[in-house]
Amino acid sequence: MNSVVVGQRWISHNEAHLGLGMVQSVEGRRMEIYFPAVNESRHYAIENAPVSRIAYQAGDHITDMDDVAYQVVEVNEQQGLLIYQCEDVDGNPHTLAELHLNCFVQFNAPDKRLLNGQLDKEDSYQLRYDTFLQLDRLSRSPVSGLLGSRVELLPHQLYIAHEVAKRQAPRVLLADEVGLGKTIEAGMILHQQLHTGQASRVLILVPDSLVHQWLVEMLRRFNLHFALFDQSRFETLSQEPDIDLDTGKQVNPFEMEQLIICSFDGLMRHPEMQSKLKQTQWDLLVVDEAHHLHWNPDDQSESSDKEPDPKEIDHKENDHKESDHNESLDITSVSSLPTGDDYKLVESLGQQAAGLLLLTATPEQAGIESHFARLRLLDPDRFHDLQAFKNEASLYTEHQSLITLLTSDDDVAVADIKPLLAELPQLLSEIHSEQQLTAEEKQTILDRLIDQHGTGRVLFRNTRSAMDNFPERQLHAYPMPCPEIYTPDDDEPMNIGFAGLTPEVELVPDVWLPRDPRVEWLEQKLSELKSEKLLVIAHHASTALALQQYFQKKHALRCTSFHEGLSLFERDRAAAYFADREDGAQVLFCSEIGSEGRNFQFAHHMIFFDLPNNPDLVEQRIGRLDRIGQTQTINIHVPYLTGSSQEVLFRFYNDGLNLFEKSFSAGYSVFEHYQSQLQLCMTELTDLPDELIAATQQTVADIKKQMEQGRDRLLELNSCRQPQADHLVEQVEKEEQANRLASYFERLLEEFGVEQEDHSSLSWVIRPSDQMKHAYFPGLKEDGNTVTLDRLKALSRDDIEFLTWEHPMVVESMDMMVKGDAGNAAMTTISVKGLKPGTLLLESYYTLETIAPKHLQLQRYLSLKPLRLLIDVNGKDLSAVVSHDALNGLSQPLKRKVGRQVIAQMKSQVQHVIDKSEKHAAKHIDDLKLSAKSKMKADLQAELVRLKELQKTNPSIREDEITAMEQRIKHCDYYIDKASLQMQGLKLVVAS
Ligand SMILES: Nc1ncnc2c1ncn2[C@@H]1O[C@H](COP(=O)(O)OP(=O)(O)OP(=O)(O)O)[C@@H](O)[C@H]1O
Repeated sequence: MNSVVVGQRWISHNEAHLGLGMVQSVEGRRMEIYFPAVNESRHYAIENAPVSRIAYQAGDHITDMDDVAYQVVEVNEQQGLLIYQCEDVDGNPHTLAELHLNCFVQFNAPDKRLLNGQLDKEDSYQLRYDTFLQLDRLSRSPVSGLLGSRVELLPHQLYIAHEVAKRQAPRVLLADEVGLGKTIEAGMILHQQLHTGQASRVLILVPDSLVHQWLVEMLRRFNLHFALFDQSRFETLSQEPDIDLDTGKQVNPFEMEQLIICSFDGLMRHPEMQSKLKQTQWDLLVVDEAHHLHWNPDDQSESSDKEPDPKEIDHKENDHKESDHNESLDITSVSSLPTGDDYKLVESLGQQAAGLLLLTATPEQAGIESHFARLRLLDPDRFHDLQAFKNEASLYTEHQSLITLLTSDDDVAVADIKPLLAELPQLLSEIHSEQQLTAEEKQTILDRLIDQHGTGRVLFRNTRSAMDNFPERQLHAYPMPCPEIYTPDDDEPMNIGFAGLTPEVELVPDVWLPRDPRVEWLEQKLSELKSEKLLVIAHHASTALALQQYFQKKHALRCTSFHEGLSLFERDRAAAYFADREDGAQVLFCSEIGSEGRNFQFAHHMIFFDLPNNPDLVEQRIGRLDRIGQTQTINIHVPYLTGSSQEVLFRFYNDGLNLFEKSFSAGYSVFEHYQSQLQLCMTELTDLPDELIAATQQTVADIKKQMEQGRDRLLELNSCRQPQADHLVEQVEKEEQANRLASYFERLLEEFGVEQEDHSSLSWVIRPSDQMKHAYFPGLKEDGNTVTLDRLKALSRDDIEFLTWEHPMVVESMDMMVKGDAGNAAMTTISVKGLKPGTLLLESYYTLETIAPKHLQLQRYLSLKPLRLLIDVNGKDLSAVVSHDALNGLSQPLKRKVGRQVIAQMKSQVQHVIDKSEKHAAKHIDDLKLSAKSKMKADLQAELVRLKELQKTNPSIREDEITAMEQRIKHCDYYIDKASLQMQGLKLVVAS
């Protein structure tokens, strides 16, 4: 490679869309190239960089920064930089340094290749043309970004993903009930945002115990390769840092990867990691299990950006661990806990990140304050006043009758609806009928109501009740006498209050294991259910561990344990051992941490060795089995000690809340309501009064009714509007086109010389071959890959890769096809009556191209559909007379050697017909730009108007969303104006 000098102009082979770059700095064996067209820089090792220097020669056409065109007359070099002596269109001389060349240029040159006789095979030519057609279809698809996930197509998930992902920098709370697929929804949103270029840097923060599961889900289901950042990786990167060539400073380790998963617990233990993280910028921040974030309205004034004091952290770290650990034991203190450092950290990172996704199945687990706290992270301007929020929340119940009417299948009289709109006069204008509302009017009013629903736009919550196909839950209760060990004569009784739920922790295992009747009962149950997998959950790690050791030793039971005392790796190993169907553990003994986020739906029996003192944790525990993918009735076994607080709480949960057999998401608020009476009975070991049970049942019934009709009904409608959701599933199925992808992909493999062997229907084994066109084919492994296009097969066979139009292998190879020059110049003969032998025709096709930042998604408006022309030597356009397919049918192959000879003889005629073709194409450019602009405006302007309209009544529309949309329209307009026609392929046709 010649010497690299600052100011030289280079292009990237892999990323042609970056335009013409400029060497920005050279340091040792590395260089930085800045690409002004997209305002991005890249660092390369000089030796093997996939870039080339651009040096024009006399005769070439070039343009300067202001788009003025010149022809090069002579080229000189000064200190490693090229100086072009050129002429403008009027023949005036100009000197243009390479530094001033236009950055908006691309380097596909089918005309040059054709004239030089570099002819491609007909198949390559057709494949290239078809690739443009496919890319055009995919980029305009309303479900673009949602095709590539290895998931069952579930309407509620697709609906949320589609709604959220189409937003610029989405900030939402994904709060579906336990096990309905929040991780999957988040993955779909990430995939869509990354695929369409809306986001490129993503940080996911998850509890320790879920790090591995997230890594695997992101990779397996969405082909997203996240890097795991734990303490040891952070420290290694900090010790061997990359140096920024510009500043000479160490590169922040969090800047070294684009997609990072980080253990939240680990992060909280490491002040330096936190401080480095706060210096980075993210397009999207995802926080799982966000209900752990504590916020106290009374310490709002504390600065979230304050650097943590390491001593304070050490101290608070213990608090944090404690509070997590004890959360369910001391629920009364949750709302009085100080705002957690974890909350402050998310607040600080969330302010810097453009988008924020918070995930929790139990948004109101610790009351409305903590729910508000999370909404506040999403949009602090909107959610700044807790009292106003509380008032607003109660307002929605007032629209119950209106919502009931609008969602009923019955006819609705205008006279009935108008009085209900008295408080919402702006919606009256939607009614045009005189007698009965039409179906459209009903829908429009409902839509507007939902749009204006304050939390509706930021909060998505699907519930089981709104879905079919969830398995039954069956409770098996086992009362047994409380043993004397828990009621010693000479000491305080251990069977009372919240402590009485787990009395065994006060004793050593050797004492309680042989005497606690739950253990003996468990022995029987395990032998009864020998052929079943069993998940046993105990609140404390010490209990889970003691049980595991006891059963392993005494019964040689195939079992393992999962608790906070294990390392991340050990926990994953335990979960995998339990999941193994053939040689795995029969029983997993799990502490409370196992009740969060993990997927154990392959088991159908679970044992509550004790009861948690928070009803949301009951739901969390059951949610390990009661989740998507569960195929059988879930058996919930609950042993409890009579004459202890366990009996009291069991009765409250079962008789009062009916918590075991039916999912009930508002359990915590009812629990909180009756907590003092309940606590009294648990402490004094008195029976729960029947009136209390009856009152609890009534409260539950009232809340359920309210949820069905009021606020939650709106929320539910917003979270999944059924007709649209079903339509999305249909659209994905339609766009998926596995058969079409199969035949297209086979041609692509052929083109790149990749070997393929049939595996089963719609599935192949593909391998590198000696005929490979390039050494590289995206994602191809040395010993081959087994791939399928069949979604069902992919869902049941983890070992097979699921290929879709959005799989990286397909996306990248299509990109290689259109960015390279393969197939862009061909020649053929036709023999048609009336066409004189020797007559020349030229088929050409163009696309409107501009070099613009990817996040603008201009491809949605600049159609990739080729503008096709068929021109004869007189410049007549025959494209309407002979279509591309018809021409194809008439074409006969021509030996390339012969083709080259013909072109050499007829070079000036060929040049002439190319020029004619260019002139014809140029006539279309204004129309194409106009159509691109009108498509863009119809889309974005309409969304802007909608946002502005909504903002008048819905304060959750943020001002920056509106500004961002206005900017986006302005930028799109600018880049469409910059667009030029790019010749993408030429086929010379000679009549014989
Ligand atoms: N569309 C889908 N296709 C196939 N499997 C799915 C789909 N959606 C969810 N699952 C599976 O269902 C289980 C639950 O999904 P997920 O973990 O996303 O739920 P969640 O709402 O995040 O659960 P939790 O509330 O426990 O955190 C997982 O095993 C997931 O892989």
